[in-house]
Amino acid sequence: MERQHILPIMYDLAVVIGGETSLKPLLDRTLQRLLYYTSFPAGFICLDIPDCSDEVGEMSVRIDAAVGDYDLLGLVGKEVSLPRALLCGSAVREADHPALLAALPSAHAHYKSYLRLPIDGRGVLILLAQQMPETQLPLEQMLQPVMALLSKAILLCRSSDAYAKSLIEARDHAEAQVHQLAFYDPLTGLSNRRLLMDRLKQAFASSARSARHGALLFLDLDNFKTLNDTKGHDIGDLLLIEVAERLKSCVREGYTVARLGGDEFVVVLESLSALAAEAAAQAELVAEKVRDKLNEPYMLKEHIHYTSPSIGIVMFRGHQDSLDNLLKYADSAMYQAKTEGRNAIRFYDPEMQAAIEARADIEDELRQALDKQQFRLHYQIQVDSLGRPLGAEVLLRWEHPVRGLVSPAQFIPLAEDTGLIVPIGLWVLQTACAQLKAWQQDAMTRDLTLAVNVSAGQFRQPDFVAQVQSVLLESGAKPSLLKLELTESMVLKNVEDTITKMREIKLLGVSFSMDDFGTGYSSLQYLKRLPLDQIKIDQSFVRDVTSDPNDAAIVQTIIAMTQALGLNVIAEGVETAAQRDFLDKHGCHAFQGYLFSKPVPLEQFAASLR
Ligand SMILES: Nc1nc2c(ncn2[C@@H]2O[C@H](COP(=O)(O)O[C@H]3[C@@H](O)[C@H](n4cnc5c(=O)[nH]c(N)nc54)O[C@@H]3COP(=O)(O)O)[C@@H](O)[C@H]2O)c(=O)[nH]1
Repeated sequence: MERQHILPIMYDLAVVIGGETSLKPLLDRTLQRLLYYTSFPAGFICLDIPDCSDEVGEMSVRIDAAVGDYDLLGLVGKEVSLPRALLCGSAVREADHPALLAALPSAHAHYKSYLRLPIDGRGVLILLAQQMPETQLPLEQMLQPVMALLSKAILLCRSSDAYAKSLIEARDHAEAQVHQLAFYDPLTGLSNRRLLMDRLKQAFASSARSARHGALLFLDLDNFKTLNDTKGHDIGDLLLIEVAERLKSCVREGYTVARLGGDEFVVVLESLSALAAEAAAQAELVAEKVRDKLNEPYMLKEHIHYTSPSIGIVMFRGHQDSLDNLLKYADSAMYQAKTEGRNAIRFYDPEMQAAIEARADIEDELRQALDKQQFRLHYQIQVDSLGRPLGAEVLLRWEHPVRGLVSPAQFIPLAEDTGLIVPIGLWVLQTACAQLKAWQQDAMTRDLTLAVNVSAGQFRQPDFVAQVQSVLLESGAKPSLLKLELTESMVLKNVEDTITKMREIKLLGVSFSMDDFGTGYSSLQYLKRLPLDQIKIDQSFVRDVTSDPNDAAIVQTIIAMTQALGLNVIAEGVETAAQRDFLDKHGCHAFQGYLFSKPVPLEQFAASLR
């Protein structure tokens, strides 16, 4: 280093130091530049030296940067024990101190000379050489301002590194959150559908390789909706969280447990036996464990709650079927478990699948039937002992463009399950009332009554009374000519609510008939409290009333009971004159059945009156 070069060198060092924003490159590049300008071959930097007041003995320091010596480079970031006399004190150039430098954990034990430059209270920079490089310059004093600048730069770089670190941490955190949201259910922390599909793909591949079976368990909680509706969604959420925990506890670590949404969960079992029967038994065992675990009571805030799962199982081996199909099969098996009494476990069966798909098709078409005006009402006459018309029961028919006339026995249960019975039932009521109004104009029809079947789902609508009232008002039908038919089973489900609603409707002037009487479990206790007008003897008792003494006795008892309660009685399913005569003789003077007419379209019914 020549005297005339000092200023450009100082300038260059200042540029290097001022140009760095991160600690590691700052230390490395400063060291490199100093070695270059001073002709020392190697050097290192230790920051944050603990206590440098004393120069006796050794101290433990960390090597923060090293250049020019492979052994020293290997020590970067590590703690080493070095003589205090080497590290502490003011800037100094020492030419012959092999003992001090021998303490350096370096293979180059031949270093004898060093230049020590304290970094303004922040640490020390030591340059090493075998022999002191030639120079007339006072390096210690000359480099003092450079070290002061380096000290400040270290401070700045440290805070810049801390900031960069916090940015990286924030980005990592955000990425982790995005990953969590993309693949996990936020409520339970279980895998979501996306991750489930991915895991299933892997399970298929591993099953194909190992020839072992796997199983997919599809679970749905029984009556979860009721809990949500009655206790609120936060309590429902607590149940789902607890169910997720219990599911995880039932399966081996690493098995996939997923929530598809709502109260639907999936468990994937892998590496079951290669023998189909044995694998199915293993899957069933896990399903039973899951069912038992989920049957245990739940403490949801201060509520004790019980629930049960319906579980569908589908087995797989390799890639026999698509993922979507597999899920569909497991879902249909679960559905089967549900319809067979809940808290049950069912394996997938292809025949069952076909039935479910057919049902789904009908459901789609049923949804459109109202809009497409495919419903019709048929009228089945009700007569007295002399065969005079009293009125009719309206019976719904679905005129399907391809299937033909579909029986209500086929579609009413489906309409009830899907809730479609509410709009369909309203249409029946509106059409029947419009007909009553139309009959008002004609002396022959003005006193005829119309009986309309009401389903449980329809009757349980909170605004059912208002619906009846507005249909009557809109149609202008006489309420006394409208008779609503309820069944025993629906009436007895919630007796108090039923009685209240029936009373309100009776106040409108409408009457009630109890359909299918004798097939349910009506107790006399309830029967006498219900504001009924009529009881309809079920056709199953009428069928053999003349040949089966038991049916004859039942029918006589029902008639006697209606007389005791002051109710009307009508018999349905009357097909023969003998049945009619028996009923008439024992006090039942109103009849409905094929003996008089089958249910027929309106025009035919009107014609039969003439
Ligand atoms: N909620 C509603 N339910 C309805 C409505 N329309 C019909 N239904 C219910 O569907 C079930 C099947 O009805 P359907 O096929 O019309 O059968 C009725 C009659 O055709 C049949 N019947 C009448 N007389 C005889 C007879 O002499 N023999 C014989 N074998 N069958 C006969 O009985 C059915 C009448 O049933 P009921 O209602 O119990 O009086 C049926 O449960 C209907 O209730 C609707 O609009 N809404």
